Amino acid sequence: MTDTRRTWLQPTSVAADRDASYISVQAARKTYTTRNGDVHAVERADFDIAEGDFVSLVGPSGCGKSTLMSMIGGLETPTTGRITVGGTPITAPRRDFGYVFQDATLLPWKTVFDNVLFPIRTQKRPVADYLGEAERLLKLTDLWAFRDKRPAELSGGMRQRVAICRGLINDPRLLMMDEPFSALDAITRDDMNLMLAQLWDQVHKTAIFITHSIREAVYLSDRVLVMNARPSRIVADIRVPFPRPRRAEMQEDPLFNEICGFVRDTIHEGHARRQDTAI
Ligand SMILES: Nc1ncnc2c1ncn2[C@@H]1O[C@H](COP(=O)(O)OP(=O)(O)OP(=O)(O)O)[C@@H](O)[C@H]1O
Repeated sequence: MTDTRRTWLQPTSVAADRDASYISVQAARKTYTTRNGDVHAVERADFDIAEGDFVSLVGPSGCGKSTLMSMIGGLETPTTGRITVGGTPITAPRRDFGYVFQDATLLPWKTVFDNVLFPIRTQKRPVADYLGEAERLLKLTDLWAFRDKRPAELSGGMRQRVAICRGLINDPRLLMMDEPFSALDAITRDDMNLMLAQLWDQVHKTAIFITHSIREAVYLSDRVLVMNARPSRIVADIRVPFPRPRRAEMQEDPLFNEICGFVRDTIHEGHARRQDTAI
């Protein structure tokens, strides 16, 4: 039965004391100046994220998802506005953030184990202190038997699992994942969703996740932020009302499908408006 009350749809509220929120994006805007004029990649973003939440960003291609995540991760600076994490303004990438991208970008000459430990070496931390954590993460992601393999000997899904372990090795306060599964086939992607949901039950990290798959976003997230293109803003904020641990059967639930349908319609409405404006 359709829940017309949509209690899972919330206003994109902000806390009274913005800096007290774990992540606080305060009127952040990003304009790129190009030879062909200004590109308003993010028109205005204003929201907070609580510690421990898994938050997905979805929206049409080019709506500014990666730019927004890059600003939170300190990889891009907002043109105006302010972003804080743990009360500290973000001005550069931080050692206590983890990053996972669409392409696993593993070092081909290093083993799985050494790839996972690579951030520890580059950050000049004592590797011996992290051997146990590398083992734990590789076991949680079913990669322990492959620890001595090189990336070329792994499947695409396995390489992304290594990249996720590498993103988690330094016990980051925040993990950012930009379309980590988009290059995988549908069956592998389903497996990766289950793996990531189970992993999250173990690691309990704050995460920001970008995907073009609405079902993936709703399945994995505590919260889904839907973005619109031009103006690039957040147009819906959904608190996914399913408990953890997440079960695969959740995807058969009518409420799950209703939320996915709402997200799809919201994205299409924004897209249609943009087409109208262009005419
Ligand atoms: N470095 C840059 N210089 C100029 N324009 C940029 C730059 N990075 C992104 N853009 C533009 O900003 C807009 C938002 O890009 P962004 O990559 O953030 O969108 P997205 O929603 O992540 O897209 P996709 O889903 O296709 O990955 C796009 O119009 C893009 O062309």
